[in-house]
Amino acid sequence: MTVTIPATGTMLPLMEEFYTIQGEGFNTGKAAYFIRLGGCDVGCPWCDVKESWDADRHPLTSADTIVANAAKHPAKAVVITGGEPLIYNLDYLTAELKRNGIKTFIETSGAYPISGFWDWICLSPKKFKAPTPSVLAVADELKVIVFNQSDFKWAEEHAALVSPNCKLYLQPEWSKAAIVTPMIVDYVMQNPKWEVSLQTHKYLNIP
Ligand SMILES: C[S@@+](CC[C@H](N)C(=O)[O-])C[C@H]1O[C@@H](n2cnc3c(N)ncnc32)[C@H](O)[C@@H]1O
Ligand SMILES: Nc1nc2[nH]cc(C(=O)O)c2c(=O)[nH]1
Ligand code: SF4
Ligand SMILES: [Mg+2]
Repeated sequence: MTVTIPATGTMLPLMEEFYTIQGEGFNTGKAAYFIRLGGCDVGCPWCDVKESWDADRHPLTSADTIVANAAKHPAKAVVITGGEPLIYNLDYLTAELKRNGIKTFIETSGAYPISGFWDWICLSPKKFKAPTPSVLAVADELKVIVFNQSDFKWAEEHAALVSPNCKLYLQPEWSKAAIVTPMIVDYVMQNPKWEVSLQTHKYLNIP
């Protein structure tokens, strides 16, 4: 059975929510409440959260409840991730978070147009479904996953599409980390506009 999700964004399929440390990118090391929405059709073969893909497997949850849960935690910052969170209209959820004094960060592939009100946008574009111009234009951080050598050229092509002040990160694909991390280290030393991003939560054994 396919569940109809209201276009207003007042109810969202919630896979999980957890309080942890941002493990990746510019905000690495900062405490935040993670909200993982279900549903993604981008289909990255190496996705580390494939359980998120089918939205119907995750309960429709009121955005007000999500905000109330987030507000209980000491760090007044949330990371909205998924799945692909921009499948949904995030205007209501993010407006309510901000009204409650909570900063809003997103992790997105950019495959759907931007919605919501954001303090930080991390765009991690994918070959499998191209990012939309609306997300490329507003990204604060471009985080390219490196699976093999060809991804460096692809990363440069996307760096040319974001704003000049967008931060640039290369992050090893987890299963290939032993091979690609040394390649990223060399690349960043030769091309210092890029920085290394690691999935530090996986080394710390935290969610
Ligand atoms: C699971 S995704 C969810 C958000 C959104 N769908 C996206 O891809 O940006 C969260 C972050 O994890 C990254 N990621 C997913 N699988 C990974 C893997 N196997 N190795 C490294 N990073 C991965 C994604 O590129 C993204 O930056
Ligand atoms: N600690 C931690 N940091 C993260 N940064 C991005 C994540 C994600 O899955 O979106 C993630 C995650 O799953 N855990
Ligand atoms: S876009 Fe994100 S959630 Fe979707 S398959 Fe790729 S890494 Fe996984
Ligand atoms: Mg993750």
